[in-house]
Amino acid sequence: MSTNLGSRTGNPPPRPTAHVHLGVFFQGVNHHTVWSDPRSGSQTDLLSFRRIVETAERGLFDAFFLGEGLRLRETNGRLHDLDVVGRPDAITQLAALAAVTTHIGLVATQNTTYNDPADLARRLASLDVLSGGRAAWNVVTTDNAWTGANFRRGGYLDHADRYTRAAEFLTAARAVWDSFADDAVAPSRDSAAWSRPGAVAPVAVDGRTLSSHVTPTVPRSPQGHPVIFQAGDSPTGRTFAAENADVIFSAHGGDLEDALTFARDIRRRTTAAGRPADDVKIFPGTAFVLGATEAEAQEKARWLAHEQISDATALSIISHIWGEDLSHLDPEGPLPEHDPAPRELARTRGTGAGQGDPVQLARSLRSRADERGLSLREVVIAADRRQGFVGTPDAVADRLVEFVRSGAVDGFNVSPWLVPDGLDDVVDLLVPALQERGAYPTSYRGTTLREHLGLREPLTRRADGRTAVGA
Ligand SMILES: Cc1cc2nc3c(=O)[nH]c(=O)nc-3n(C[C@H](O)[C@H](O)[C@H](O)COP(=O)(O)O)c2cc1C
Repeated sequence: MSTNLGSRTGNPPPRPTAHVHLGVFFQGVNHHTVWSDPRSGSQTDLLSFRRIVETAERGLFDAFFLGEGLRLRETNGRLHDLDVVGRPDAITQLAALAAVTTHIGLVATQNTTYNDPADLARRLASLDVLSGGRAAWNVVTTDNAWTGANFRRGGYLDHADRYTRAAEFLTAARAVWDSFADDAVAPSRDSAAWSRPGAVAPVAVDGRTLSSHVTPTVPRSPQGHPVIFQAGDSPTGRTFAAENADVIFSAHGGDLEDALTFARDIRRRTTAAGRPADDVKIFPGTAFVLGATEAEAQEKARWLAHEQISDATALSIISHIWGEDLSHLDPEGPLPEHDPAPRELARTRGTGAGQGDPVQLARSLRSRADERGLSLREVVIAADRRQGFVGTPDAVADRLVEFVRSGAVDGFNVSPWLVPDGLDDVVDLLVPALQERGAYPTSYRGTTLREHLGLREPLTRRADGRTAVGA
């Protein structure tokens, strides 16, 4: 199997040395983070996250990244048993973590469908200034009316309009961030001086989906703008990332061929948008399960998968796919014999454990269960496993370096499924293994997130003539 991206595409050849970038990622509402362990503490206790962000910073991670889930998941009116209730707002939580860290980047997922650009641009700029230039915004459009029902304006748009609004929203936010005069950068964290307003230009953005006239209030941070991440995998979503993002957060990090295909596609779209091919950094989500031996790592992965899928969660997932209340079934028994009603399953509605055609999904689960003699719960566990790289620190380090050297990814967003110690072995064992391979730094190279990621200046502030997003 060739993994040489360059020779196939005419892009630069694989990198002889590589820096494997790492970030921590916590999903929004989900059942994969194991909170049921008594050691996990509470999801509303800052200490649970403080411990993990401090571990990540000790391990020289680039970023601590929070997903967004604005509604608890339910199937037939029943909330999911393993979802945590009361997960705090990301920007608020990251502002608190900014006070106990000095280098690590702080990434907040925020959607463009239900927010307002003047308000969100101000809150993100505030996090950026208060953290000394460490903030990033993961731009999402959020793909379901079910979340939209939370919002007064009932603001669920169709797919194309969500991306039109996202582009107009980002244009407005960037205009707000750019509107302070160049000398009106916020004073540094250690500086005792206050800064005078200087020149501020009011911003007017009149688009198809929004009209915004704003006089900004927060000056620029040392990194210019918050870094822009993007998550959305459709062709429109990928083009939006190629035109606008510094980093794309993808779901293409499990299989090297798939990751390479994705990388080629993003590089092609980025070049078509008039940007250098490597201007968008690619960070898939993943997880690591490490053990002293391969067998120990596999055993730990099996244990973890069982912790992530309780009997009730397995039945919620099956009820979601079949579109009917199947909570009376025996989790140790077989799957239902009948097919679900044909319809379309959305990614983030309900369980998130299946999208697309439920009939196909049900049939593939049934044939997997029949082939391997699996019960209902066991087949859900097998289909839902999200363990990423499983093995010894040396074996996993070799794989990560292969992904980065081949040009498939720039780094990984790692979900530590166990709180608060799920990152300890990554930092104590995997990071040194990467350092031994010359693929990981031994200190932070700067103080801002833009510097950690090796990014150029914000798109709208470049001297190469780009003044408008998407131009
Ligand atoms: C890797 C990844 C992570 C995502 N994380 C979130 C999230 O935390 N919150 C959210 O509301 N949507 C999230 N989304 C969904 C996107 O907002 C988007 O609505 C969805 O992917 C549909 O757009 P698409 O058709 O372009 O993929 C994520 C999508 C991807 C691919």
